[in-house]
Amino acid sequence: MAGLLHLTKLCSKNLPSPSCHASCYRLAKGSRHVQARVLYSSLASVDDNAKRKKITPFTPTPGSKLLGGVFGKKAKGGSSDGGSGLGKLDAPEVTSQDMMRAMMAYIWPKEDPLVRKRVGISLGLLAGSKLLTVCVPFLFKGAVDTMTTLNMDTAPDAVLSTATALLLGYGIARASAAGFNELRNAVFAKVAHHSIRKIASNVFLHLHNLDLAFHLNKQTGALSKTIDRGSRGINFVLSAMVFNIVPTIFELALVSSILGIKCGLAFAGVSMGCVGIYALYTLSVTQWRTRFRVYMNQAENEAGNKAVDSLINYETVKYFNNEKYEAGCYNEVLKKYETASLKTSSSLALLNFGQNAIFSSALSLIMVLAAKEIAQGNMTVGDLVMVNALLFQLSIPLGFLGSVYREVRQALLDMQSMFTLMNVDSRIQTAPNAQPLFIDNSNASIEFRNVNFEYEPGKPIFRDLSFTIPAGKNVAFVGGSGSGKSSMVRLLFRFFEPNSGKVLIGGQDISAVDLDSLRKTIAVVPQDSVLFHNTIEHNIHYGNLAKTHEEVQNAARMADLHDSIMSWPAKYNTQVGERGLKLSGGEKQRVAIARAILKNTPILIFDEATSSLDSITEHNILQALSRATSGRTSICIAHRLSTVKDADEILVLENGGVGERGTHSQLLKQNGLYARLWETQTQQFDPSRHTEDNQEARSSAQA
Ligand SMILES: N[C@@H](CCC(=O)N[C@@H](CS)C(=O)NCC(=O)O)C(=O)O
Repeated sequence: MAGLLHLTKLCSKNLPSPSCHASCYRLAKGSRHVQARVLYSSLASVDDNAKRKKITPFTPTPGSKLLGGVFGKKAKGGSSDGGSGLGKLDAPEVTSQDMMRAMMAYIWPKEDPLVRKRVGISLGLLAGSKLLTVCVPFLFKGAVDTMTTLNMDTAPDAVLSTATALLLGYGIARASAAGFNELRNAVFAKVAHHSIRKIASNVFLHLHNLDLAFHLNKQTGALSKTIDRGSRGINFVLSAMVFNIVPTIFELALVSSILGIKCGLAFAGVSMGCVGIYALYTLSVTQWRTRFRVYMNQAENEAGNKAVDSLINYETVKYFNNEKYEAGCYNEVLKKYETASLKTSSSLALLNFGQNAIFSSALSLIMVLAAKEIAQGNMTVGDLVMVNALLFQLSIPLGFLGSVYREVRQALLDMQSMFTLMNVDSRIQTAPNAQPLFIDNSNASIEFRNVNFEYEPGKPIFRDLSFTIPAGKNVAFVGGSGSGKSSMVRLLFRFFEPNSGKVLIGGQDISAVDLDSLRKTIAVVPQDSVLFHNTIEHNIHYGNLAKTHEEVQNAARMADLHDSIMSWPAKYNTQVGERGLKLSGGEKQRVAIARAILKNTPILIFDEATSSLDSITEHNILQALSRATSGRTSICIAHRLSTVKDADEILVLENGGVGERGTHSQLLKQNGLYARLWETQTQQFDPSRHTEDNQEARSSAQA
């Protein structure tokens, strides 16, 4: 359906001939496939990470390269973004040959004989359909010859029955060729879609395996576009090869051989020459006119964006009585589209006329040759009809040569962006021969030893930072914004690597242990919780998919969320909406806390975990947190000092290091930065500013 829409749009722009619909549809159908769409919704959560710069504990696993050995030997460095909007990727560029080899590995997989069998059958059906196609003119020739050479006066019945048989054969051959064709499409469809699914899921996993720095630097919109276009490109190239390019070359070879053998070398020479000139003309004109299509597409996008932006701002337009101005701006963009569209249409007319003129000239030349041969008695009228029909059939696929060439080139560019993305390596990986991190609640100490870290050169976040958190202690980190509180968590979770120094858990250097095992030992409640577009149950269960429904409910109870959930009509089956839109900030944060509780790890990190809660909920949550953290090593990052005053120890981050440390009362006595912050907050804190009206949030979302 989506393919059909794409086709309708494509063809309606230039009002092409009806035959265009069938062929274009074949190439376009299935191009916007499900996998890419599934990918988008999953990628939305990565987008949130990037935009909000928050920490989400996704767990990369090593390996799994889309093209494994195929792109294993890397090409020369440097890569363009191929118009994907991804910017320059830090990966070797992929060549067309690499891509062709990669696609071959998918459609002729050494390890999958069933796929190879399907490809073999498709090729057999292709050959069968083309052989039948070239039989059609022969049967037609036979019928014509029967009627022109046999004597209708002496044996009308014999003439009629022979001609009828030949003409029936003509119909059967045509229908069978079409049947073989469709059967080939059906058999090959599984191969194409299977390959696309494998590629799309490999790309998806690869994206999850890339490091946070990559995701923070890339827009998820551009990433998902690259994958969508890339997988559509694969579909297009495969379809074009199987349905258009290979069959046309095969048919051309057949027709030329038949003409050469049956009618003489001059006939074969004219037909081959005609196709050569036709192809040269088509490719050069297509290359020249592609720019008009690019302008047209740009103008179309611009017009769409302008219309959406203007209508979104409906109220503002009304406030300032600017309807006419808006319509004028829209009209300007439409004018650009109109100009580009006209150029596209007129250049298409020129292309079509030129192609037709070349073909018609060759056709009439061949007919003149045939007429001469008939006059000399070397050929029959049937032969002339046959030659005409053979060439005419060939002209149908050649009528789309330009479009196929243009789309294949674009598809190769799109594929290049996607395959280059697959060559990007994660900067954070498990070291070779790394051992799993073995810790439990009793030895989950955390140590930062002389850590230096900066995101950008010359802007240090940590300078020689050193501290130790003994196992089982609850330590709070406070400090002004930019003091590195969240960066400390990122280093601990190994989203980033320190420039120098070490981070140790249970005495083990985290850069030397298995990444998956490291992340399994830490649960994070991020500052800004983003939920999956699914039920509340699924969102809590996400913390540990192996747990039971009862355990999910217990975690919700501990996070002070269970009673709220039970008051909703669909209870645990309530859909939370896209990114948890239907939940208030406080509810989302409690989901994140429940998830972390369910993960049940020796180390717990709360990054401003109670920032969206009102003071009553915060009080309940703090009690829940103290239950959840008891006996575990926990880190609380807080802006509101009231939430951490009971911590075993408070570390004040300042100037890239630990400025002060001690308990709440010790720090107040020191009369330093902490005491000043405390004083400011206790004087200025206005709880009403933080109050959440959950009910209001939910009802407005429902409305
Ligand atoms: N004969 C031309 C045109 C074939 C054609 O009509 N293509 C369809 C798409 S399958 C079309 O709408 N083309 C618009 C265009 O090329 O601007 C060619 O070889 O490319």
